[in-house]
Amino acid sequence: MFIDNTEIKETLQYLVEQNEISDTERLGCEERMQLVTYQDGVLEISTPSRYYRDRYEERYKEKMEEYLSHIEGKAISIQFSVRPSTLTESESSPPQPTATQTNQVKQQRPTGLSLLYTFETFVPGENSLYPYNAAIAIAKNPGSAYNPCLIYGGVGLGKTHLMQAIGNYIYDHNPHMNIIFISAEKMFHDLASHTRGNSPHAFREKYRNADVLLMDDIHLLQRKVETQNELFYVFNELYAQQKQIVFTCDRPISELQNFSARMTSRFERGLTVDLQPPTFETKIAIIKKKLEIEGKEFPSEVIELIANTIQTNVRDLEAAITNIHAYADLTGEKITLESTMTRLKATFAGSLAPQGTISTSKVQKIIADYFDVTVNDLKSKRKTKNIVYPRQLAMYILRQITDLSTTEIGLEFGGRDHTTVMHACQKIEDLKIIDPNIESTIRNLIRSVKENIES
Ligand SMILES: Nc1ncnc2c1ncn2[C@@H]1O[C@H](COP(=O)(O)OP(=O)(O)OP(=O)(O)O)[C@@H](O)[C@H]1O
Repeated sequence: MFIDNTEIKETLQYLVEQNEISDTERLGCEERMQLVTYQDGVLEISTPSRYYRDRYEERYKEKMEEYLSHIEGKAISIQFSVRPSTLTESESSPPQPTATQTNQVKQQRPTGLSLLYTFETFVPGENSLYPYNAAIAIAKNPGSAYNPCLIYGGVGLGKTHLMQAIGNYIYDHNPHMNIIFISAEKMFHDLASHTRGNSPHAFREKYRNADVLLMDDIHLLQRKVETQNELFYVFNELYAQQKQIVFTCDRPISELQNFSARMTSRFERGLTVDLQPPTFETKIAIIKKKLEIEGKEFPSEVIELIANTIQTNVRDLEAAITNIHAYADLTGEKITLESTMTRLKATFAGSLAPQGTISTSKVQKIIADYFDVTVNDLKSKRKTKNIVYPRQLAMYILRQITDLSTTEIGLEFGGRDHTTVMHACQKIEDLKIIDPNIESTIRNLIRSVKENIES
């Protein structure tokens, strides 16, 4: 009797037919499972990491054994193992789709969702539990749980991941649903090309037929009046039909500039959840999960050093892992505290714990850009609301993160008096009590400033 990878593929296909696994999971399994030996009714299948070994053992072992025993006419038992670490990085990492597979995946998932972004690969922490739970509730009951939903937060904190996890989950459980995942920027270009081709109706038709509209980075539509108008139309259509709508944004809706009020009021109808930077414990859990998924191992003190040092976001944690591992792999050096610190310094020179100086003009520029005003506006005497608030916030933030006195700060804002700065700081403190969103905006802005620190 002979069993090869073809039988394993057939078994996986059988599991799909039995609704034990989704077609997406099958693709992943096919990529990761490799037959090692088959002897005396025992089939050894290797996997890229302990994570996959345990996962497959728990989820698929029994059913696979059942099917194989049936077709072979005798009891077959499966042993999942982990491929030796002598394998190259690319072999032990989660599958990167090959050209053909990319095509396969694209055909099956025309929505552009990434298989890497699922609820299983997301590590919830106290910074993200609320959005995580909301996302699961939406995925389980699209259109009825929380609609629309806005996920906002700073860069690299998992907004896209959660949004895609919603899409993947819905796709896996309701493959007939028309899920559209699109970045706001792409939608803007899509509209432009439909307009050029004289087919704006086709644009509307495409989006209004969605059962689930997942739109990433809505803040990129600031100033894009035409796309906002079209989106407004699509939004109303979908909302009326109870189709699920999820948006991500890098800031609270109230802080979008040059965004139509009728559109923001629609957003405010639904659920708004925000992602905060992970705590030390969550960073540790995320690093461990990433290592497990990729079949890598770091000493625990190295994991702690990374979690302690990277203060920015999860994307940077991932970059740190990749960098440290690649360096050790390519040079043959051991991963130690010293080598890790050297790699971290080389990779994140500008964004590690602040060592350099914070320049007032940099802070002013970051805040002006965020609110879509100019630094000159901040320094001017203009008193319109859209300028006064960013100006007060800039003064407040400078007071928080520099040693500058209120007199020195006042001078940087067109020679204002120190009492104006004191008043601005008090005003922001008062607003923080009324509007809890302000706290997270301040945190995000301070993080941005620290990432741009001059050493
Ligand atoms: N809690 C988490 N658990 C596991 N991975 C995470 C988590 N949060 C973020 N990530 C990972 O960090 C990376 C960045 O996340 P993502 O792209 O979702 O960020 P984002 O908030 O959409 O950022 P941006 O605003 O820059 O688009 C992704 O690879 C994602 O998988």
